[in-house]
Amino acid sequence: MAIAFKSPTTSFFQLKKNNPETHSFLRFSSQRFATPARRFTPMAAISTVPTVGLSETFTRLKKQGKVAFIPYITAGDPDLSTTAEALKVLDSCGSDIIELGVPYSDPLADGPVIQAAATRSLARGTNYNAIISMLKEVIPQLSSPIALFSYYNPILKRGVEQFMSTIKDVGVHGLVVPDVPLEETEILRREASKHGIELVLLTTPTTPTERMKAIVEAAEGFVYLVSSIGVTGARASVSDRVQTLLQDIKAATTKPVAVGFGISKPEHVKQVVGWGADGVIVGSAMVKLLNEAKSPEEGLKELEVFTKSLIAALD
Ligand SMILES: O=P(O)(O)OC[C@@H](O)[C@@H](O)c1c[nH]c2ccccc12
Repeated sequence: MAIAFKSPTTSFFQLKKNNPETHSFLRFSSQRFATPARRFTPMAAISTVPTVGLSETFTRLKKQGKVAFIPYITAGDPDLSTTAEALKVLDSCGSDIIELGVPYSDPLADGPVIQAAATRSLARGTNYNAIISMLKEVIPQLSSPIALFSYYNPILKRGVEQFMSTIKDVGVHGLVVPDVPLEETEILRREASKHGIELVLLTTPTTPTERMKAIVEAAEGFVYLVSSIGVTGARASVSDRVQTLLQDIKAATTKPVAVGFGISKPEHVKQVVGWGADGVIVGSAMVKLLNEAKSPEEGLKELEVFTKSLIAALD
């Protein structure tokens, strides 16, 4: 059933009521992220170039006349060891920023693909502490900054300050929280900036202009332009309204603007780049591929090929 939901920093998403079964998976077991078969080796010692934040990444790309590629995957799907490997694959293929989703039982802004990924991840026992331990080990091996994606509830559960301090300690650079209205982002913004975390804010096609201006004014790292109303998920085409929306946002700010929602093919990437986006975000298509692969290893191989095909479309 679709319900109208007063969205975060934005206006309205058309949201699907989440499957109540997902709630039963909110079990915070103590399962560790590393499965014996695929334990990844501690490699902090071979740490690559120190990563810079989201805004600095966009500044560098702009100087090079490039657009940022920003993949999204859900942590713990199919398992945290594979997530760790997937982060490395996405990084080495040339992604510029990686958005990593913290699985949540009631992911209101997500379509079926990411909802199911979160459900599977929680059912496996993925929890916040295990995600943090995984990131602590993997981030030093990455050259692209991580933007953590989380609904507000898991953040509140930890305490906003504690949450920011922990993610900062493990090297996260940015944060995307889709379900906090602009008016209520004050605490998040204060704590994020205290810890040097860039808080990305979202605007949608139904966000009134004045509100969009307030959102872009407060956004850090980049402005997330949600390309269409509704929930996340691959779509046949990207609405050409995005072109006008991009122009409107760019008239209001010099901050970089990345477009997400429904982008799943090289053609979509080309289109959005042609309309002047500074970044392109692809989520559900990545998550689907990892889930449908015959094995995690196959999934990682397919992820590499797919990511390269999308990055090639940026030029
Ligand atoms: O899955 P898509 O349609 O490619 O959209 C990007 C998206 O996955 C990622 O940014 C995201 C995942 N869940 C969200 C919820 C709200 C806004 C954004 C997101």
